[in-house]
Formats: sequence, C-alpha cells, structure tokens
Amino acid sequence: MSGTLILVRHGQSEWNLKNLFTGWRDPGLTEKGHEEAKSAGRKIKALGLKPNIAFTSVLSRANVTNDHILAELGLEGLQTIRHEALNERDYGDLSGLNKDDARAKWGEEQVHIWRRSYDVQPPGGESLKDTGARVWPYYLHTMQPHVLRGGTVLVSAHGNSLRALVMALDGLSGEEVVKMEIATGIPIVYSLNADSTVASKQILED
Ligand SMILES: O=C(O)[C@H](O)COP(=O)(O)O
Repeated sequence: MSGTLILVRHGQSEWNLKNLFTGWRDPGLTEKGHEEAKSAGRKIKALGLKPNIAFTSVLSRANVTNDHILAELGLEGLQTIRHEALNERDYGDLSGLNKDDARAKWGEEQVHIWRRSYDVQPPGGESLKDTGARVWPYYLHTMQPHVLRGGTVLVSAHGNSLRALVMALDGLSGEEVVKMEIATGIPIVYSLNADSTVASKQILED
C-alpha cells in the first residue's frame, strides 16, 4: 500500500445555484457551498486523514473550499499549490449562459453531449478529453509522486477536471464517463498501491 489521494469538488457556487455554465469564470461559493466545504473537511477528519500537501486550481471556488477543509483539519498553514491545470473545463462560448436556456436553444440532447461526452467540444471550449490532456499529466508529474512516497494529498478542484482524473484512475471508457457525476463537497478517497494502481476508493457521502 502506498499513499492516499483525496479529491473534492468545490462547494456549491453562486453560478451553480443560478444554473449558469461556469468553466473558467470565477464566482464565489454560496452559503450552502461554504457549509459543504466545511462538511467535507469534517468527513476527512473523521476518517483520521491528515494531508501533507494540498493542490487546487486558480479559481476562487476551489481555493476557498481548500481553505475550509484545511481549517476543519487544523492545517491552515499547509503547503497549497495552485495550478490552472486543475481548473474547470473551459466552457467556451457557453460560459455565463443559463443551462435551461441552452437546452431551449440547442436541444436537450446536444447540451447533454456538450456537458457529459468524452470528446465533443462545446463551442469555443474544451471537451473532457481536452481537459484530461492537461489534468492527467499534471497529476502524473506533480501530484502522484507525493502519493507514491506515502503521502496524503488533498485536491480541491472542479466537476469536470475531477471527472477527467477519476476517469483515468477508474479506467472508464468514453461511454462509461458519460454517466459519471461528481457531487459538490463530497470527498472521494483513493488509496493507491506502490505501483500507482488503485487499491481502494471510498466516496464520503452524507
Ligand atoms: O462549469 C460549470 O458550469 C460547472 O462547474 C460544471 O458544469 P457541468 O455540470 O455542466 O459539467
């Protein structure tokens, strides 16, 4: 057995609440989102996990989520590395649009394909495959080495940057990933073997 990787999607954002495509835009958390992030920290603490290092995107909803988790763990000063490789998928021209308005304009099926397919890009934006092409190398070169040294690594990121990471860790196909959702503020805890394969996966639901 090697180390532990903890993945957390940020708590509910103002734009999640308003049902807007967000991508690289930078809204803050709602009250509920702050609570979800704190609750994620308490769940990680209840499991007795103590991160040695934290990674997050350059977007404030993930940064604030990381701060809440570290505060709940009493680890406020922990080294935290922020990198745009962990940012949400770039939603391109859809950014800022209401998801229901988009369905009315382009149809339910097209919007679902943009949101959940593996390799179809939304107009002017990134497919999940494009997002994975920046997330996975960053994981392999920068985060995974800490896990393989026996560390506990906390990652506070986004729905689709984490879907790309989980897709690779779980070995999901492009068809399987369509059905995969990641909830806000619910930690996913992986234990990795020394050869970097997944030993166990636990989703810390309520
Ligand atoms: O960027 C967004 O709009 C959300 O963070 C995730 O959106 P999705 O559920 O449409 O992938």
